Amino acid sequence: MDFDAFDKAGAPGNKLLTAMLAGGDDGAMAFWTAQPDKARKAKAACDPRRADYAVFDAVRVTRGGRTVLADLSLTLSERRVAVVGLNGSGKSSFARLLNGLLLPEAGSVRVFGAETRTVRETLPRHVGFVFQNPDHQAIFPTVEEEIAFGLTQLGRERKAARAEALAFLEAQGCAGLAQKPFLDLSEGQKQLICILAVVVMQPQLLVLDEPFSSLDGLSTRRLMARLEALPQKMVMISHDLRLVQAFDRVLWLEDGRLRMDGVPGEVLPAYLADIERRAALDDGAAA
Ligand SMILES: Nc1ncnc2c1ncn2[C@@H]1O[C@H](COP(=O)(O)OP(=O)(O)OP(=O)(O)O)[C@@H](O)[C@H]1O
Repeated sequence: MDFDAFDKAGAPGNKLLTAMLAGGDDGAMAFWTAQPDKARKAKAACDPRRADYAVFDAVRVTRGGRTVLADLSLTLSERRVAVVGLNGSGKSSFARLLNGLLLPEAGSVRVFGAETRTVRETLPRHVGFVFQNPDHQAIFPTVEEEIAFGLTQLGRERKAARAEALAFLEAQGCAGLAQKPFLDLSEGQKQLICILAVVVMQPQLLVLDEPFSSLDGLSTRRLMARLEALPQKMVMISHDLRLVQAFDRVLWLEDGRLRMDGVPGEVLPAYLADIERRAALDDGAAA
């Protein structure tokens, strides 16, 4: 792929960035195309050394005219934070607030000390976002180009970026995938490459929206082990509660509100008990 095509007045990038700023799901890929020249010049106001990397203050988010997050106030400083909740409870919306893909309608979200609405262009350098669906994230034909693109966003020259991408893939044991078309990868390989494409940029915070949604149990365990070995702080949405048992903190969202917030040993059994209670009510209604 010709990287120039992406730099010419941000041709496809502008369209995607506009979609991202509109807050729609169509803007998912725009994370990767946030106008590199501008991003390089912009003065970053984030302080990635801050221990409290995210501060939500009375946040309300509206999507499609409906309030999907309400009265959310919390501070994140733990290395591994899990977000759980039923479908539609607001988990993805919460994750998107962390890298400025969504902005609150009321209240504020500060990430590494900066309000996200003021650092939207530079935030992706500090917050790597892995989408639930790899096809929403990857935009380049080959694996090597996908990895290299993130490095050009950090200011590397293209040739250097491609060489670095190859070396990185080799170090990750993925040299054999480098020249493969992204679309020819298995779902597990796609998920892995999407995670690596974010990790190569060395963001201080990784936000993962159900990164294992289409993986078998073994691939999930292997990818999780890779993630666990990373030094980055991590916020991960997961429906697989076994994966987050060893996390430092669990946020349980329900109908856009924080139902419970604590250590896995307290929150996960309560969440599971609630699921059982609801299922029993369903069974009772069906009988
Ligand atoms: N682009 C959008 N436009 C309008 N409403 C949206 C949009 N995206 C999400 N919503 C609504 O926001 C609410 C929360 O959605 P969100 O994706 O944050 O939930 P979730 O907990 O991540 O769900 P899931 O577990 O199914 O992925 C849902 O009611 C959903 O219908």
